[in-house]
Parts: sequence; C-alpha cells; structure tokens
Amino acid sequence: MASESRTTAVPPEMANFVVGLIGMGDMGKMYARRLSDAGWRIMACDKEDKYEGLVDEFAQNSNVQILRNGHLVSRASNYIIYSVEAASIGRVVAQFGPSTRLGAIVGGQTSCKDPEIKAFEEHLPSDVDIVSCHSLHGPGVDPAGQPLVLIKHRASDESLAKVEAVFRCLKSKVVHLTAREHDRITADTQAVTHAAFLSMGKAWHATTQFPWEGARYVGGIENVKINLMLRIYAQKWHVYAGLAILNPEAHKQINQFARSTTELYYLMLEGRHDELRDRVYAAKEKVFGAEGSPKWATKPLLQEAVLCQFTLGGSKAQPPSAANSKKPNNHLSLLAMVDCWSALGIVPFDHMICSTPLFRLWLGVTEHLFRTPGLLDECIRVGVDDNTFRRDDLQFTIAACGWAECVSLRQFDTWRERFEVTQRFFEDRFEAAKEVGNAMIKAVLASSEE
Ligand SMILES: NC(=O)C1=CN([C@@H]2O[C@H](COP(=O)(O)OP(=O)(O)OC[C@H]3O[C@@H](n4cnc5c(N)ncnc54)[C@H](OP(=O)(O)O)[C@@H]3O)[C@@H](O)[C@H]2O)C=CC1
Ligand SMILES: O=C(O)C(=O)Cc1ccc(O)cc1
Repeated sequence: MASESRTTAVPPEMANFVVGLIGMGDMGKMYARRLSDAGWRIMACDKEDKYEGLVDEFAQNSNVQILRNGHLVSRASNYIIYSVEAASIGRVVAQFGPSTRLGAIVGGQTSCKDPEIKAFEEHLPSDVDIVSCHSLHGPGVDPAGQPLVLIKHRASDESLAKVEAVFRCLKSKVVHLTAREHDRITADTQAVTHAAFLSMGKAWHATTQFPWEGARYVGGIENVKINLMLRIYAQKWHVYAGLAILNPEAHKQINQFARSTTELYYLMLEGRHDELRDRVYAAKEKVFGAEGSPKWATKPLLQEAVLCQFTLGGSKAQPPSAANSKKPNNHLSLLAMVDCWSALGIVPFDHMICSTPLFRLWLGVTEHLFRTPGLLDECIRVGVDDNTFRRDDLQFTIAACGWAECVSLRQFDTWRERFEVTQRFFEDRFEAAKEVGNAMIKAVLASSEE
C-alpha cells in the first residue's frame, strides 16, 4: 500500500515524531510495517551490510527511511527501539547509545530486560528517558489482543503517553510492569515452557523419529506437543537461548523442570506407583487447587477436540480424523511441568495477563490433563506399567538435564549447537508445521473467546 493513501493514527501534536528502529530482523520489520501503515514516520537500520537490501525492500514505503547505522537513527529519532539479539544488547547500546538525540525516549524489544536495562543505564545520556517494551508473541502473529509489556523505567508521564500513542495501532493489551517483574513472569511462562518443547525435539531426534508419522503420538495433546516443538525449532536459536540464559530468574525454573522430570521418571522406571500418584496429586492440589475449590475457571482453557484435527500426520499411520485411535501416554513432560510449578510455588493462571500464545496452549493442555476425569490416573498407570514410551522418556529426561546444564553454565555456543543440529533434523517439515500451527493457534484463540 502506498503510504500516501493511508489514514493516520498519529495524533496532530505528534505529527513530527519519528520512531527509530535499530535491528531490522523479524521483529524490527514487523514493527516497521505495522507502525508505518498506521502513519508513523520510521527511521531504521540493521548492520551496515544489510543497508542496500533494506532500502530495496522498503522502497515502496515512503513512511520508512532506511539509514546506514544506529548513530544516524539515534540522532534523528524521538523514540528509539533496539530490536537486536538479547546477547548483543550491551554492545549495541554501548555503540549507539551516546548518539541518542537530546531528550529522546529509548526502549528495547529484547525478551529479557535485565541486560537491556543495565545497558541503557550504563550507556545512555542522563537526559534520555527509558520506556522499554516487549510484544509477547512472534513476528507472524497478529498483535491485536496479545499482551504488550511496557516498562516505564526512567521516564516522565508525558514520555510514557507518547510511547503508548505509538503502540496504540497494534491494538495489543498493554501490561505495565517493572523490568524485574517482567523477567520473573517470563521465566515462568516462556523459559521453562520452551525447555519442555526443546527437550521433546531432542528426544524425538535422539530416537530418530518424526512423531507425526508413527501411531503413538496421536490426538489433541500430542498435536500441541508436535506443532509447538516444530514452531520453536523453526525459529532463530538466539531468541530462546537469550531468554533462558540471560534471564537471571529463568535458571531456577529450568533446573527445577529437569529435576522434576528426572524424579518422576525414576518413580515410573522403578514401578513406584503409589509414590508417583501421591506426588502428582500433591502437585495437582498445589497448582490447580483442592477438590471442590479448583483454581481453574468453570470453562476449560481449551477443548481437546478442537486440537485433534491439527495433525501433521494423516497420510501415513493415521487419518486426520483418527482421534479415537489415540494411544494412552504417561505425558511425562506435562506431569513434570506441574511438579515444577508446584515445587516453585508458581500459580500459572496468575500469569495469563502476560502470556504468549504458546504458553496458553501449553497451560491449556496441562489443565485438560489434570481436570479430565480418569486421564491423570491413566497417565500414572501407563507411566508405571507400560514400556511404550520408556526410550523416548529416557531421552526426554537426558535432554531436559542437558538444557538445564547448558543454561546454568551460560553456554551460548553449546546451546546453539544443540539447537541447530536438531533444527536440521526437522527442517523439512517447518513449512507445513507453520501452517498447521498457525491454524491451531487461531482456532484455540477463537474457541477461547466464545
Ligand atoms: N522472534 C520472536 O518471536 C520475538 C523476539 N523478541 C526479541 O526481539 C529481539 C529481536 O528478535 P528477532 O527480530 O526475532 O531477531 P532477528 O535476529 O531476526 O533480528 C535482530 C536483528 O538485529 C541485527 N543487529 C545486530 N546487531 C546490530 C547492530 N549493531 N546494528 C543494527 N542491527 C543489528 C541483526 O543482524 P545479524 O542477524 O546480522 O546479527 C538482526 O538482523 C530479540 O532480542 C528477541 O529476543 C521479542 C519478541 C518475540
Ligand atoms: O510464544 C512464544 O513463547 C514464542 O515462542 C514466541 C516468542 C518468542 C520470544 C518472545 O520474547 C516472545 C514470544
């Protein structure tokens, strides 16, 4: 669309306001497109070697001006958003921060706020206000209705109001938090959720299987596991490494998830049915409330039936309608998640205000498992009596411990290698998974709004 024909969402008193974007990767481009479509003037850059490519890409968009580097963006913009890799934020702000225009506002889009805020405090001139942001969804998701965290770290009310005016066109749900609150909540909602899906991918890779091709991973819960695992492995490695390794609050959660997985697996392996049952039910009570006074809403977060159709399989082992050929599974990953929340005193429903689509699906299937009569007892029985999933669960446990160790040792390079080798194993299916995953998320969001 030519920008000249756009209607504008820019208030008259902000007609000359320029939004700067440093980092034009997936999120930076998403902001550039959406804000410029709403009438905001954008000045943006990526690394200098991408200058020509970006100029070509945005040539038709007269509201977006591509500059050669962050110095030029910083000097010319009123609100500058750093949208670079979390691990680079210190270096990039050190480089461009001192060029920030007098009296400007600065923020960042990185998924973990501790290093970002430290970098701003260290390198920005004292006349600059700091209002950071975080859209809690990936670049391909419509921001309307999704949470957008705003952090008024060092700013006047007037600066905050300007930032709110800029983001209003996204139609996201604004959540005001401190940087510390943000990191604590996203450690619970994102980092530990990703640890579960990353471990599933590793386990299926280690046992060289594409789970959608076999007959064991059939049904709504399995579709969520498979589609979200693929969705994560289809992304850039640094997004997940950054929010796990750099978030000081996340290490404890990821470590506890590995411990919960290992301890539940031991109980299954050693046939200690009653201990396993006691532990799972104690965790259920702590996380989901006692019998008769549950913490979940009357209406379940999601209907498993809605999820059954979103299978990547269908051509081989099972037709898409084969919901009733579901195989009972012990769902070690889901039991471990609830055990982990219980051990850390986390009530996941408290975080819904700040949740990603992926977290809502994960919590939704977990809730489904724990609130559907008979399902939890079936898991416990399968966990003890049935060897069908033993190997996969062993690999899942090894993977969960591997990720936890890698995170606690802050091993970015190892993290990357672990991620990319499994990414290559699954890459042929990313396109299909993206389509099915998007449709699944859309259907679940629609059914939860009914
Ligand atoms: N992807 C997602 O789902 C979400 C990501 N985020 C966060 O947003 C941030 C950006 O993520 P995303 O867009 O996905 O990542 P991308 O890797 O797609 O984008 C980051 C961009 O910043 C560029 N960059 C690095 N250093 C500089 C520099 N000195 N000057 C200018 N540009 C630079 C990178 O170049 P190069 O690749 O060459 O290093 C890259 O193009 C991350 O911190 C991420 O954690 C937040 C919400 C969702
Ligand atoms: O929904 C998720 O957890 C995602 O995987 C997408 C994502 C990744 C990084 C973020 O900082 C926010 C959202």
